[in-house]
Amino acid sequence: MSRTRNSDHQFDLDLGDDHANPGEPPSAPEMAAVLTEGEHMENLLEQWQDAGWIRELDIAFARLIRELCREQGESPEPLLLLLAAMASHQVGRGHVCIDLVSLLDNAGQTLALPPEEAPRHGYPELVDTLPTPSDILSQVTLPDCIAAMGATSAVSDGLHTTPLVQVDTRLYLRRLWRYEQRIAEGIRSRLSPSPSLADATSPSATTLRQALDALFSPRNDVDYQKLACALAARNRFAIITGGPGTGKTTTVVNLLAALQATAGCDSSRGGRKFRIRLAAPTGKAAARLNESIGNAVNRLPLDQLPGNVDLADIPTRVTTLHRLLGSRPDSRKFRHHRDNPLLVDILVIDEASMVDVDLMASVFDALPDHAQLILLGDKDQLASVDAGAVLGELCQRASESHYQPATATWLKAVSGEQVPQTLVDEHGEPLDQAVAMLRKSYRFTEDSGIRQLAEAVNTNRLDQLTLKRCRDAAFDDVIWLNGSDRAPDLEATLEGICRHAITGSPKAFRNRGVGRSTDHGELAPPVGYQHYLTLMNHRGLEADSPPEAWDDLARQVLEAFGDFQVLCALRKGPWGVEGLNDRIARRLLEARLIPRAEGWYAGRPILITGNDYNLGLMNGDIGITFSLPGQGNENGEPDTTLRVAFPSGDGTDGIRWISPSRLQQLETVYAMTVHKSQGSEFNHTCLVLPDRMSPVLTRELIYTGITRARSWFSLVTGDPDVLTASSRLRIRRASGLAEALRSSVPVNES
Ligand SMILES: Nc1ncnc2c1ncn2[C@@H]1O[C@H](COP(=O)(O)OP(=O)(O)OP(=O)(O)O)[C@@H](O)[C@H]1O
Repeated sequence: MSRTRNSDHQFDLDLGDDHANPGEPPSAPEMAAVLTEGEHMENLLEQWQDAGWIRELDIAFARLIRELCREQGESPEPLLLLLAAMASHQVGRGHVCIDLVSLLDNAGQTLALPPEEAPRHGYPELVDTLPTPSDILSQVTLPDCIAAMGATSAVSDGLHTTPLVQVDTRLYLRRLWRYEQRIAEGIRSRLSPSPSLADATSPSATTLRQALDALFSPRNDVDYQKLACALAARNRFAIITGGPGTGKTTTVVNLLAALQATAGCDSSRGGRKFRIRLAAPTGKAAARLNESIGNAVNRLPLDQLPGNVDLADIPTRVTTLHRLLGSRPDSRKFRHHRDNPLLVDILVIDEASMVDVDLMASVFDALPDHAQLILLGDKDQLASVDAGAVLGELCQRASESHYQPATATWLKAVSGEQVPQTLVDEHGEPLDQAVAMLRKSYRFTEDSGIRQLAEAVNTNRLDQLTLKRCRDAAFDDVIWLNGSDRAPDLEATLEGICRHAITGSPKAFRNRGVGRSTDHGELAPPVGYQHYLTLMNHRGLEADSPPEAWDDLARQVLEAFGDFQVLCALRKGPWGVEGLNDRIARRLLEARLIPRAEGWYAGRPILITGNDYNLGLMNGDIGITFSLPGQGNENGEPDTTLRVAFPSGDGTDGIRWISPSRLQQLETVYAMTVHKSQGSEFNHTCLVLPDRMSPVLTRELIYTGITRARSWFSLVTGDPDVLTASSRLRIRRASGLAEALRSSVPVNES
């Protein structure tokens, strides 16, 4: 069988093409032979690839193992080849390793094979009869797997340089195992309280207490923000997690002010303040933190703090992690690493749930030993696109805290806050002592529908009453556009989404979306895309308007675009981003809001889908296309030229204008996947769920989709039951990070 090989893949050994009869569907091999004959196993893997179930990369990796074994005079067991291909397949699905227990327990679910979507290519007649991984693995036991791995020099416990690493019942690709090790080492070395603060009566701890008292007003209930500040100040590694609007940014700004106060009073530092850097995984997340951090810094009561803390001591510029680490075009290696560490004492990373193991390992490599790392994020959000779920894994026990009694005593002494007894655990683990969870939302009121719906999904308590309230528009801020329709018609529903995307359907909301107010004043009713397009089309600028006027307009239009966003669970098909982008563009054209619906045109919003270091654009950046006055044509007549406006991304409110022809990886973004929306927030979000289940539909996805909405949330479902069914499904990415950290670490030396 002939097959095109990807030239760029990682394990592209040309090991020969083992099949004849090009174009002929191979016959399904006998199941029993698959586990005894390596050739049959490879044949089966090939068929899985032909069916679109696994990647060429996965088979190439299994072949690499086969060749390495042969070089050592070993004949690898077919089961080993299967495990190698499956370990690689799992990395492609975001897992750091493959857990053999869950693999043997439920291979179909663990591997999501066969996939639920229709195969992309291959032989449909074969797919129906193809033995599945479950069929094969049902004949295998855990001792069989352990024996297959033990019988080869391709697998070790990591002490030898082998392509596969086995730790207990987990099997890793070596690269991924190393990332996890480097992260675990980086955290472990930072988990003991810093010497100057370990004793709650030390001068630094006393300054910290004074600073915290100045920063937080007394409250009647437990102030989890103050507790989080104290806890995070204590260690060189800390996590502050919390849902939307629980004050992660506010807390970290207070924390940085308190830490600068302790530095200012520390005679051993001669009053020298800490060098602090702020970073986020995407440009969009960095821009958002830039905005909120600037506001929070301006509210700091600096004159009441000890240690002469100045506004300049608290940074407000947020950079992307890639920029911070010094990414280089065409290289996975960063400029900053162990031998060229960052010049930093404290590093804060926001939206840490989006950071994969590879990038997190690079962060620890680039961090000088003395430096403190503070991760911020919402542990319940979707994990990173690439392998790992670092924040989620580290926050598994955050809800119950598990603070040791000594930690609780220290926290009481330094913050004045009493940790509730339910959160104290004498068996608390070292990592628990470094994780703080914020528990009160300041953005959403108790009766907010967005808050209630998000909480119900997150806690798996999505009851009939909440659903009914969404359907009846009984919440001020939530509508379920077609919630009463048990069997929505496909065409009608998709057209309904387009109409909604144009206007935002304010009339469908309670009181037409009028009369809601927040601390910052009255809320504007919900809008759709006509809002930014109208602003753009009635701009009132002339050909000779100065560049600043165009920058100003671009800023307003980009901000207005952020007032509404359609989010999809899927990429493909009518319910996916591709189908909806196309459909919405056509309807906007019919409404004369855009001049055309394909190619480049004024008003086209685009999403950058890959980092472009030459242009300084990052994956996730959003730009809007404008028609600008040109140089004039050859007859001297005025003409126009298309340019895409992007926020400058450097912490200022500048605008960059880029010619469409220079942009490489992008897509139109009337509709965006929930995955891509992480790190962003929109005033009004419309979440579109398809008419059937798919492996991507999970609780984390629904929760992330809902919590992207700041003020208004609308829901459209292809089948109403998909919402409840998805909310019941959790994804747990296989990883050994939490376990690696469970080994003995000194804590509570105080
Ligand atoms: N202790 C507090 N008292 C009153 N208001 C607060 C408090 N903490 C935060 N807020 C307000 O709540 C809002 C959200 O706070 P903040 O931006 O810090 O939360 P966040 O968790 O970082 O949000 P996001 O979900 O956007 O990441 C802001 O308007 C902030 O001023």
